[in-house]
Amino acid sequence: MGVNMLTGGMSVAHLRSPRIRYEAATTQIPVIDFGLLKQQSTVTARSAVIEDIKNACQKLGCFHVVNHGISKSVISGALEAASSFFHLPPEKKSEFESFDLKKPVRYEAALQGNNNKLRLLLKHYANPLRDWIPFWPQNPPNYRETMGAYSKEIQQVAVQLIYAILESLGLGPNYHITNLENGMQLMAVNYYPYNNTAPHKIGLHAHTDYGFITILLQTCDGLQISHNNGNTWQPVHIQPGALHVHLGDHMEVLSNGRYKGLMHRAVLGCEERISMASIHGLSMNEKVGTLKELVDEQHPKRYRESSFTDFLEFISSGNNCGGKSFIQSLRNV
Ligand SMILES: O=C(O)CCC(=O)C(=O)O
Ligand SMILES: [Fe+2]
Repeated sequence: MGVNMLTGGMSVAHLRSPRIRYEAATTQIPVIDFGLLKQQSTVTARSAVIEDIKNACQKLGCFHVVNHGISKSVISGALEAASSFFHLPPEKKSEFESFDLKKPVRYEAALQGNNNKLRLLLKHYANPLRDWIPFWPQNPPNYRETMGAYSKEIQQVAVQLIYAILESLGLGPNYHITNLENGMQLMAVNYYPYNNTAPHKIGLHAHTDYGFITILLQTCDGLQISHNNGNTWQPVHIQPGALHVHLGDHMEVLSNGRYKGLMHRAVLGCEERISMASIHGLSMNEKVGTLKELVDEQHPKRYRESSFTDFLEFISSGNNCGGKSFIQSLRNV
C-alpha cells in the first residue's frame, strides 16, 4: 500500500478516486505561509501574516497552512499507518474498543443499519510522546514510529501557530503561556467509508473541538463548516500539501470571545477518507480561563474557567444531549 501526493492532496493509493467536489457554495479559505512566521522572516513579512491570521480567525475561525516543513514522507507514513490499522480485521482492533473517554487509546466504530460503517475512530494522546506512545497500537508494526514522527512535528507547528494567533489578538510577539509546550495533544484518527448517496450521509456530526486549535490532515474532501450554528454548511476543499487549522472552544475562552470555536462536521463521499485531527490544549487538569489582558470595562469576562477533565466530565454526564454544548456551558450569560 502506498501513499501518493496527487494533485488533489494527500491520497492513500488504494482509496477510490476521483475526488468529488460538493455542490454547495465554497468559502475561500485563507492560506497562511508558515515559513513567514519563522524567526528569520522580516518583521514586515511576519506582521502581514499575523494580520492575515487575525482576519481569518475573526471571519472564518479557520485557515490553511502551507510551507509547514513537515515532509511528504512523514505525512504519507502516518496516513498509511492509519489506513493499515483501520483495515485490520475487527478482532485485532477490538482490544482498544472502549466507551471510557479517559482511556489513553480508544477505538470506536460508528455503525448504522446492517452494520454499515459511518466512521471508525482511533483516539489517543500524543504529547509528551514518551508518556503516551507505550499505549499505542503495535499493529501495523510501524504505527508507533510513523504516527509518532508525525505527531511530534505537528505539536511543534501547533505551538508556533497558537503563539501567532495570540499575537494576532494584540498580545505582542513575546507573550508566553506556561506549560503550552507540555500541553495536551489528542489525535483523533478517523476513517470514513465510501458512500456516495445523496444527500451525503453524515460521518461525524456537528461539533466544535475542545482545545485551542485543531490541525487537520485529510486524504480528500468531506469536511464542512458552519458559521450559523449548523443552519447552513459549506464544504472545505482540500489543498495540495496544506494543513487545515481551525479554532477550538478554549481559544474562544482565552480570547474572551473575540475569536470563536468553529462548528464543523464530516460527510461521506465517493472515496474512502482518512482524516487526522490533532487537537491542542493545556494538560488534563490545567484550567484555561480568559487572558486578563483581554478583559476591561468594555469587554467584561465572558467565560468560566475549565480543564480538559471538566470537558470529559461534561460529555460523559450526558449534559451535551440536552442541546447545550460545552462552550455554551462556559459562557457567563
Ligand atoms: O474528519 C473530519 O474532517 C473532521 C474530524 C473532526 O472534526 C474531529 O475528529 O474532531
Ligand atoms: Fe472536530
